[in-house]
Amino acid sequence: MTSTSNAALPGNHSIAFIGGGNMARSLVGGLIGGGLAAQRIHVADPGDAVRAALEADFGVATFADAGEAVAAADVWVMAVKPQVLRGVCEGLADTARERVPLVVSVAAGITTAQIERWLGGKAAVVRTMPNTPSLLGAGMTGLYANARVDAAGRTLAEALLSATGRTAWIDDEMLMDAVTAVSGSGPAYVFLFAEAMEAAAIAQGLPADAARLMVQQTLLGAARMLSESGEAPEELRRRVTSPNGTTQAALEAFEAGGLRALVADAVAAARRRGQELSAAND
Ligand SMILES: NC(=O)C1=CN([C@@H]2O[C@H](COP(=O)(O)OP(=O)(O)OC[C@H]3O[C@@H](n4cnc5c(N)ncnc54)[C@H](O)[C@@H]3O)[C@@H](O)[C@H]2O)C=CC1
Ligand SMILES: O=C(O)[C@@H]1CCC=N1
Repeated sequence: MTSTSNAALPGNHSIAFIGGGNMARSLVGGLIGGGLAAQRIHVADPGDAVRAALEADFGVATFADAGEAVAAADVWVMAVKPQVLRGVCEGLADTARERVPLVVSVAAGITTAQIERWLGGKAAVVRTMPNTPSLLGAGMTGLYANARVDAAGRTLAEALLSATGRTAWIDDEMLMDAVTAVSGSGPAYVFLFAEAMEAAAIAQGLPADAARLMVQQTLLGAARMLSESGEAPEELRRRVTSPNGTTQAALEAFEAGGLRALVADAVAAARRRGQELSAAND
């Protein structure tokens, strides 16, 4: 595995996004924030309001029809739900056979072999799994490239996703569902924990606004220590935990409740769901 932070987008490529929802918006915002000219980005989405908002916010050209959006683009970013990706690809297969594009997919569960087949069998496909903190430039994306992707294609895909945060290449595609289960879905696990902590704070009598601020700032501070201190989570935890103190009492309750096994079960369930999405949408 290699991991990087932001890099400029190399070359003079035109990029078409198919699907203009949450993930496309964070990638478009990251690319434009990183200096990419809006004229080099086209977005296809059937939603009138989605298209109007993308045009107003980023100055990109938008299209109701995916075929029009990809007409001048050599990089196609597939940012639709897994359930509609097959239909989208099959609608673009004739174009993909004529002018083989670099395809970058963010769809959970869908394999490079499926996308290659649906596009007519020749496409170079990079399967990626970003997450919503991409919106803030604090995203995490795992990437896997099929055998048709050359070194320039890998560099380009990595630069594209680096516009929204950190990236890590994965060598075994089977592990992409595990990436989805850890960093793709992971922000939701943290938000659930935040909800539970807020509810617990209110149950202990704290005012709701104070409870929210305490939880937000505690998670932010802890996340910054995790990422900036260079120390393992075990060590950071040990330093908060005075012998026989308050933290120890709380941690014993978490361990007694089986928190570690519960997290392992949750991640395994997300991975299984990724595998099911692949089979169900083939
Ligand atoms: N939301 C998340 O945290 C993450 C989502 N993903 C993946 O990103 C993909 C997109 O998810 P979101 O952006 O969250 O969904 P979203 O629902 O916000 O966006 C999907 C967009 O696709 C559009 N669309 C539907 N049919 C279309 C078609 N035929 N042609 C063009 N556009 C079409 C919809 O109008 C919608 O705006 C999914 O495959 C998901 O698995 C990946 C990583 C994280
Ligand atoms: O829940 C999902 O299926 C998508 C993939 C990762 C995050 N959201």
